[in-house]
Amino acid sequence: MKKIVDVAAGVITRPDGSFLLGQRAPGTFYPGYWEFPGGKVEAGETPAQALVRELDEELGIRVQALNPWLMREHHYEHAHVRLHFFEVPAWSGEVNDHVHSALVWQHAGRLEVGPMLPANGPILKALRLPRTMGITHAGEIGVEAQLAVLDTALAGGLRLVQVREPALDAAVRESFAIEAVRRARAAGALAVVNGDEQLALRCGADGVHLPAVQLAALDVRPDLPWVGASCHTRAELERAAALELDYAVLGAVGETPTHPGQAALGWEGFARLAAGLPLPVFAVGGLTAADMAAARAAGAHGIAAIRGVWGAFA
Ligand SMILES: Nc1nc2c([nH]c(=O)n2[C@@H]2O[C@H](COP(=O)(O)OP(=O)(O)OP(=O)(O)O)[C@@H](O)[C@H]2O)c(=O)[nH]1
Repeated sequence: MKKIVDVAAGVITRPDGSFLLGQRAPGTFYPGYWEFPGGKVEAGETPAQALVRELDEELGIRVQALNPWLMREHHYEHAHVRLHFFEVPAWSGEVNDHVHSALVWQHAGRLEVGPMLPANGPILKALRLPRTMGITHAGEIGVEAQLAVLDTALAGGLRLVQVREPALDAAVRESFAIEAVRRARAAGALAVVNGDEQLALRCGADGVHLPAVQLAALDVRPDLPWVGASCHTRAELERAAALELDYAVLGAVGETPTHPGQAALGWEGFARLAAGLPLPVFAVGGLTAADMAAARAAGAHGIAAIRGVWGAFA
């Protein structure tokens, strides 16, 4: 058994969404491969403290804000690493590299450099996942009204849509899903369909979103490019991770009419349940776009909402 080495790595992000990668220098393991800046956690340090130190030593920058994001383990020939990924949206000082052969700013989904360190594939996929998920509720506001709201939000930049229509009858749900997915994809957004893998396939969606009961019943990941699940407990989150799903949605953070009477997690409860998972976790439950900063500080990838996000893209 190789010893576990804790490593802290930073997704240092500029306002245009680009993030910094460094190329490993000759004479290290995997020379020439690209990585997120960071390094080993030393005795007595938390991963967050290690990252602040490493980014100062490696890049000469001082971290001003840091959000926990994902944790992934990987077995290399030389070590078993546990990578603690943080997002670093704010720092001071000029980036001045001291250890890498090269540095580049890159955008998720259109990487111009390679290869990446083997552990980092899922990290890059997670970075392609937009931060705000709009969940449809045509069953409540009507099909035409929902399609109009969808069009406005897509025009305003919404890039992740979950079609969730438990109240519509099957034929109306089918035609609504086909139309919503078509419009989302035409705008370059990802579209997932709640609870029905076959419907997701029929309407050409990017993936399926599993309600918790379906997650509990599954043994293998559905064969679609994007698969996520609704979770309410640590056990459900761990199941989503074990099935190698692409994301989870955890709630309810606040009070929501969708689940009346359900005790709200609050941000502390959310942070505790979502900590140390290998997949991105959206916060859900009575949230609006104004909750994004609190969500990310609590370790969320972003927020999902039925009512609270559509208007933010109007
Ligand atoms: N910094 C960083 N390390 C990563 C990433 N992905 C990944 O698998 N790792 C692994 O985590 C470890 C990073 O530790 P490090 O950078 O301090 O260590 P190193 O290999 O340069 O060795 P050394 O510090 O002993 O000279 C390496 O085994 C590296 O392969 C990543 O994105 N960033």
